[in-house]
Amino acid sequence: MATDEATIIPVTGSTPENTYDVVVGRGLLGRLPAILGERVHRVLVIHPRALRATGDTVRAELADAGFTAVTAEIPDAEEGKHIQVAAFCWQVLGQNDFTRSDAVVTVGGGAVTDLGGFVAATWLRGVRVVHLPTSLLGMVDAAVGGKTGINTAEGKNLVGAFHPPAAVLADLDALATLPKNELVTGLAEVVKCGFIADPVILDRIEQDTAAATDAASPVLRDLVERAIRVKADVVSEDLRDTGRREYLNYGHTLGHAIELAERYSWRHGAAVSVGLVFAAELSRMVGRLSDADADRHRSILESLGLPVTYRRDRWASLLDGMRRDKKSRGDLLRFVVLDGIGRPGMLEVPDTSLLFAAYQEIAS
Ligand SMILES: NC(=O)c1ccc[n+]([C@@H]2O[C@H](COP(=O)([O-])OP(=O)(O)OC[C@H]3O[C@@H](n4cnc5c(N)ncnc54)[C@H](O)[C@@H]3O)[C@@H](O)[C@H]2O)c1
Ligand SMILES: O=C(O)C(=O)C[C@@H](O)[C@H](O)[C@H](O)COP(=O)(O)O
Ligand SMILES: [Zn+2]
Repeated sequence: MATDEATIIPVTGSTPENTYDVVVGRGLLGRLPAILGERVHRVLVIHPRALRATGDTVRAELADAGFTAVTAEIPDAEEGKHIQVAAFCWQVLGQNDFTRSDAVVTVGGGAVTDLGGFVAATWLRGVRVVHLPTSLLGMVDAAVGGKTGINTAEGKNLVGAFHPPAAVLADLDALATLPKNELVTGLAEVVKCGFIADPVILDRIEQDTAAATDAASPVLRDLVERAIRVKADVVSEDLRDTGRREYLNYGHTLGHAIELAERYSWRHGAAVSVGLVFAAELSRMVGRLSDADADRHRSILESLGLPVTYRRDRWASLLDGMRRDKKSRGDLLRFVVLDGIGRPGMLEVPDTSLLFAAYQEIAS
């Protein structure tokens, strides 16, 4: 079980640029100046309107440490993952003469780390970025691994770049103000890590769901660290999504299609929750997953209060959305499935009638 001290989880890529630490703990902001280092003069702090006070605290810390710190306040949640918001940030960087030795710091949930990471990846073709995730989902998933991006009218994360951060500071104190429903949607990604790699995650949640949803509990900290270790292990080996990293997309093929169908009014984790149950049903239907393991998806997600069904009448638009998934190859849809808990694999689906049949199991 985790302690009060900071835990360092390394991501060990093939180059120094892909190698960095994810620090989990409390009161971590004081570490930021040293991480940025003496080469950095200017820092752009990107935060959403909803986290203005936190953004101001970060800017003040940087100013006290001698950096020229400016902020870019962006729209909240998925509204921030938009090309116009990236253009606004590029404008702020340009107007403040940011050079290649300057840096971006993101403060917010996964939407902010995705957008801010994309801005850092594209400004002057790449400047340093440090993520300070403030949501559970940001800590366990979005801030780690270097996938950055924005949405387009056609789908989720369709434009982006791989741009690993210089560090991630996952300060658990930030979770004190995170609304419960946001914490719970973040747990969908933690559950995903349980099913694809670390079944202890599932046991812990089943043993004490109340503690798993309590931001202050050691159980939640243990879950955070376990999920980060799963992700760090995978992205250390496969930054660019050419192999094992695809397994982190378990539940996302349908999940992203639901987000698009709902015009991004659903939280990512809620859509992934439905997508996980769908992927489990698919795995069961093709004989790769037992009934008990497939049913466990529904029961654990339901016990957390996450959605496990979706509208029957939306199938056609969901199929349309799923075709644009990044795992597709030409007309061939590809899904992450399970051959057992902790044993992910791929399923190529040339015939969509199988998908329709699996969808009937989650349609409401
Ligand atoms: N790049 C990746 O590898 C990756 C992985 C998973 C998810 N994502 C992306 O992450 C996004 C979802 O992230 P999310 O669930 O954090 O959503 P989010 O960023 O939209 O944040 C959810 C809400 O919580 C608020 N919030 C965040 N921290 C808070 C705090 N400490 N106190 C109070 N309010 C707070 C935000 O302002 C927002 O209203 C999606 O866009 C998803 O595609 C990316
Ligand atoms: O890091 C990854 O790789 C993942 O698939 C993690 C997902 O939880 C995350 O939502 C990611 O942004 C999805 O990536 P995409 O390539 O399907 O857009
Ligand atoms: Zn995700």
